[in-house]
Amino acid sequence: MLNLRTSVNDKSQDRGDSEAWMRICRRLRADVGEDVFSSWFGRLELDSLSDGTAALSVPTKFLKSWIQSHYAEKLLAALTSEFPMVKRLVVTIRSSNRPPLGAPARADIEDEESGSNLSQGARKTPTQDAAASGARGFAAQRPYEPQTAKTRAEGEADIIAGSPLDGRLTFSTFAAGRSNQLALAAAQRVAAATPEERLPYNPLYLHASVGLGKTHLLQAVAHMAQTMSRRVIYLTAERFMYGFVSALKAQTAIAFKEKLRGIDILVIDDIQFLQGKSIQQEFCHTLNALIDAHRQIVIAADRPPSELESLDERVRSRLAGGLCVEIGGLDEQLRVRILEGRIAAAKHAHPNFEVPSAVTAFVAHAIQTNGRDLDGAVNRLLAHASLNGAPLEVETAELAIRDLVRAHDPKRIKIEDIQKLVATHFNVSRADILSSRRTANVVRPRQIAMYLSKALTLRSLPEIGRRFGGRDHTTVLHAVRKIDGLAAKDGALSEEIELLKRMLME
Ligand SMILES: Nc1ncnc2c1ncn2[C@@H]1O[C@H](COP(=O)(O)OP(=O)(O)OP(=O)(O)O)[C@@H](O)[C@H]1O
Repeated sequence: MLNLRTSVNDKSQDRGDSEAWMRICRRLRADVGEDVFSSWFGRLELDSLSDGTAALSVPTKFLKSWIQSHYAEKLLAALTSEFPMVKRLVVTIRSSNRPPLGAPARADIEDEESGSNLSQGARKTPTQDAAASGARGFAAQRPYEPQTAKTRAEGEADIIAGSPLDGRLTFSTFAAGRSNQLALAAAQRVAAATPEERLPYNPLYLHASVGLGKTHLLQAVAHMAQTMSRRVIYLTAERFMYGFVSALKAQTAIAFKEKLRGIDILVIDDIQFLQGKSIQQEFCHTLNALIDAHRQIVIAADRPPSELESLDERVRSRLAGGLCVEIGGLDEQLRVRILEGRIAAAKHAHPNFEVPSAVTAFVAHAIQTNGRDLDGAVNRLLAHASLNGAPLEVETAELAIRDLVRAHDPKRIKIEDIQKLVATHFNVSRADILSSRRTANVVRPRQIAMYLSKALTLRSLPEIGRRFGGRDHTTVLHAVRKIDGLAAKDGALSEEIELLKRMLME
């Protein structure tokens, strides 16, 4: 078995596999042409080879199905030219920021080929990554099976009509907060504009990191525009590429361009994935034609236009020429609102699903990343509630979302570390802190350690109590309130606590 993932320490093996993979890429590129290669194979990675199966991965579901349905045979042929034992291939969807494994780094391919930039600067953090993989998780992968001509034709007809809209992603289900109110207002304004209005928001360009509501807002624009009988097309950049390449192949490129230019609102998601020189050129022409005709364009990406390194300079400046709005992170209040919306929606299908406000507040405090993780948390609560049949409490919620929190907690602070640091700081022993001694020189450090445990970990009050020598949760609550009150009045104590927090978080 050749496992590229685990062969990273075996330099010679690794290099051999990487070079073979580069030759496969070169062969494919020569076979399908530069544009097609960079559109569909630029983000393909070879993960492992075992038992005659080559496991490859791409960052999106769309790329996976496109490669499987259109290029599986070519890909298999290219793979067997280097690895004759390969009989099957499996394409999976990987998280967008997973570091390349045994496969060559994108820069290597670029150097070798002196071709176009194949890399898609994935900017998602590991935290976000896990979120994306959770939401876009896929069922067990089946090795490639050739598609029938019929299913292919149906797929193509679909694409030209735009990407499907999700009926749940509307303005009414979008929770407003400080970080997204400008983006929301601009999106609503654009969606509600009459054809005669000349808004200075063209294109409207929204950017944010993963899971902060870009797609939600874009789909909400498309929904609302549709209800106002505007001609609107919502496409991901990949669907745009797919539509364009298919149209070129089928010699219907003119019809494709006309169709796009004849609409009122063009909504394009994930523009950072737009690849290929001629595709970008065509996209630029489409942008120009629509803007000149005062048709509205709405775009979303994971970064501002100036940072879309793989896009042609002309495209970037066109994109930056309208209104550019960043959607910031979700603050706790907004997270509560999003959760409440999700819980209310879940209750329609599961009327017995009750989430006490303390649980909602706990989840909003624990999950600080993005909307996708909040969705994941609500799903876990729902599963937990229906399996246990008992009402949800903070403690059960803590269990239910533990894996999500673990995946996203960059620095997990342990209660034990807090106890050790506080003991050293106040010149007492950790055993004193855990003991039942009630002298003032021990009581205050103990209360501070409990306070910090509540503030810096996701442990519930009973759990903290248990870890402080088996105390009751009311003792912990008393300590938290006491220190809160003292710190509010005593600047020196408040500074001391801040200092301890910083030391623990470093
Ligand atoms: N303000 C909000 N109100 C309600 N739901 C939200 C909000 N922000 C995000 N969400 C929800 O979070 C999830 C992820 O949001 P969305 O898919 O729009 O993120 P995105 O910014 O497009 O992320 P990506 O870059 O991964 O595509 C969705 O279910 C969305 O409905």
